[in-house]
Amino acid sequence: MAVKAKKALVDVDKLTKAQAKVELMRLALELEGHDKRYYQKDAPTVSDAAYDALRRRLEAIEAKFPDLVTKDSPTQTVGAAPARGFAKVQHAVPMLSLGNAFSDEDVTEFVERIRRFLKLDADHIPVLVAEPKIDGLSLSLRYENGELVRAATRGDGFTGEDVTANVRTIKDIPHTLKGRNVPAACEMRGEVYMLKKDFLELNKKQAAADDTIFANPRNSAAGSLRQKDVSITASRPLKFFAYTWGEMSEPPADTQHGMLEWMDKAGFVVNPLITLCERVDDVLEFYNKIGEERASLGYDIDGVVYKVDRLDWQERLGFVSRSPRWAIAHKFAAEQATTILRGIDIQVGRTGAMTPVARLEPVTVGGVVVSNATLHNEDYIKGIGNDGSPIRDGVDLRVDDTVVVQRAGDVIPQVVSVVLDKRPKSAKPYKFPDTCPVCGSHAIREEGEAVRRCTGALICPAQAVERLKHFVSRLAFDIDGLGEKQIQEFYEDELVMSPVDIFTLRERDGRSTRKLMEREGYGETSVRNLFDAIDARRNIELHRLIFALGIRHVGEGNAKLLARHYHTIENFREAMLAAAKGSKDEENTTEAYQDLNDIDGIGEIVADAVVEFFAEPRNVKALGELLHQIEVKPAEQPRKSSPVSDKTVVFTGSLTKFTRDEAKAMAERLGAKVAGSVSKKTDYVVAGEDAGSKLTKAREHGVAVLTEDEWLKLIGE
Ligand SMILES: NC(=O)c1ccc[n+]([C@@H]2O[C@H](COP(=O)([O-])OP(=O)(O)OC[C@H]3O[C@@H](n4cnc5c(N)ncnc54)[C@H](O)[C@@H]3O)[C@@H](O)[C@H]2O)c1
Ligand SMILES: [Zn+2]
Repeated sequence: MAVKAKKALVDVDKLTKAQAKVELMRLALELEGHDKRYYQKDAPTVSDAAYDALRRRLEAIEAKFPDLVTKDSPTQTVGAAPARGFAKVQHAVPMLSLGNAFSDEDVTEFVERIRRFLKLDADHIPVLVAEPKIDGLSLSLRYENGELVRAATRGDGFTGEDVTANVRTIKDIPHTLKGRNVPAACEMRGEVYMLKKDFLELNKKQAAADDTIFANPRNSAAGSLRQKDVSITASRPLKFFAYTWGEMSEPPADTQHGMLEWMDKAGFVVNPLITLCERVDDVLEFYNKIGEERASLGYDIDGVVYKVDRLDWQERLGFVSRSPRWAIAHKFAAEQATTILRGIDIQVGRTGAMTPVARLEPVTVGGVVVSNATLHNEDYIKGIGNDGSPIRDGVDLRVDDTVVVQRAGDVIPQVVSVVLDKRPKSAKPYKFPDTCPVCGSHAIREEGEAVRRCTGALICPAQAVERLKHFVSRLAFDIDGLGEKQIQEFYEDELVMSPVDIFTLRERDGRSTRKLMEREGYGETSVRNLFDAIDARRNIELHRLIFALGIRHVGEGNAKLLARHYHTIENFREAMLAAAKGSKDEENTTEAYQDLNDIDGIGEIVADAVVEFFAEPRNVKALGELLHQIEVKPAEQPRKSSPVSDKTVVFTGSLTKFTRDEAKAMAERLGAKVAGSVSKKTDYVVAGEDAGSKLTKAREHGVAVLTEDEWLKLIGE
């Protein structure tokens, strides 16, 4: 199972101390890089199995040379420090990791260790609670007098990231604890996760907007929770299972299973599969049963956690460095198989992105036949990431290679490694095409980007068809009877070449081509229904239209933000055309661009993509033609009647009554616009402590400056 490295590694037993020291340093550095990408960026570059193999080697070397173990070795630390951009939260009780068991013997040994430690006699077996190990990210929720006051990620175990506002959008998490038995201070802990079907759906949406694609449900849960824009988190289907706790002023039970029952009564979701086990055989049976059901659970689990049930025993057992002695994670083996890479195909997407796909000799991985696997991009094939870091230990992929395939998080098949010994002499490094396989246009890769794109936006059929498919997709125009299949056919017959053609189908019917009715699969009724369905969509919501345009990085969420901000299509179009005037300058200084960039939740990348779209005359022309055929409903405005509706507010300085995200969300709910910088359009500046240049600027412009309390009073809170 171990991933083969380029050079054979020296047996741990044969390492000299000097060699061990060097290798420990190298491994620590490599693991640290993986931890950063996994925990902070939610974008790992190696599989968990490859990561675990590196870790196990480091552990083996440390076991042989215990005096080489340093305080900051990966075996002594947890996770990674909080990422920049999040406020830090100190955990009252540290959040640790878990020791691992990979075999039945490891589990027996775990139980033996407990018995020896507690000096139990031979026939006295501690009762264990077996819990599915949910593959998400752990979260700590602090309740004071039953009210949720703070939520934080694990971070490095001691300090986590403040995600309070994000967490308030998760339905499974109660804002107030139920029942009479509520401790004054309690830190509830558990796992934030995403259902597999929701993950696939989200990735589809992300792909349609040419936005980040997540490797598995775990990364998408982490990436969705750890958002600076809370409205993005709110739009993601996150779920939560409670299973442990940190500080607990008056513990409501004295066993693990008792605590779980209390959590359920207090209003949390507790995993229904958790089982009390009296014998080692029972836990192993549970492990095997869950392993069989794994694929159909709906969410990913990567093992089973066994915990000593009696809390007084948990207390006595305590901790070793980064994990408790009273619990262990029994991991599932990764679902892997070996097969041959037969070829690499290039798919061209709606935005011209060229995605390589591996054509594999069909092979069964964990009960599912796999014949394709995504290869992500050019660098993934090369084995060297955009930032120069190695992928698969730096081994490239070649056609005819024997490769190890894995279903990551049970869902998307991935090529995790190459069996170099089996590489045929004739196998040549793969040369990524620099022209589009569909239209032959030049394909370029912009600096800092991983993706190579076809430049033939308007002449490239792959892009045109994909753009049209996107235009009629569910979150865009969503026209009954006009799906991907029909679009493909109509495009090939030159009936529909651009969006406006959809709306002139009826008047053009039979003019230069045969009537639709005469086409195979159509009759009088179905054609009438199609025309009616098209007509029904002549009146469209603004956010659907914006989404339908297929602008890079503009998914459903961003389309809604833009629609809400600009309210009507006229406003939006005018503002974007004004902003596009500055698009060729080194820095876009137009007021329209500043305003766009200041929308809460719209970053520079998105703003630039929108402006780029409007800077292309052919796009503007196509939109103009379309608007002759349709009517666009103004976006719904948030609550009108608040004292701050339509006012522009800037928050600055360090706020103590609420976080910056909460303040923004609150203001926007009341219909105010929240801007990032002070201008003459600003109505209020709400200043916390140490407010700097924005305060000075507010005074210059004569803008009203409020304290946090004055602001709360103004909005009537
Ligand atoms: N691919 C990479 O680059 C990369 C990088 C870093 C870590 N990883 C992966 O992350 C894992 C190691 O991370 P870790 O330190 O979080 O340890 P871990 O995932 O092995 O175990 C600890 C975690 O299990 C979770 N958990 C789920 N259900 C639980 C339950 N019922 N009770 C208790 N805990 C439960 C908690 O979040 C807890 O923090 C490994 O699987 C490793 O492969 C991968
Ligand atoms: Zn092309």
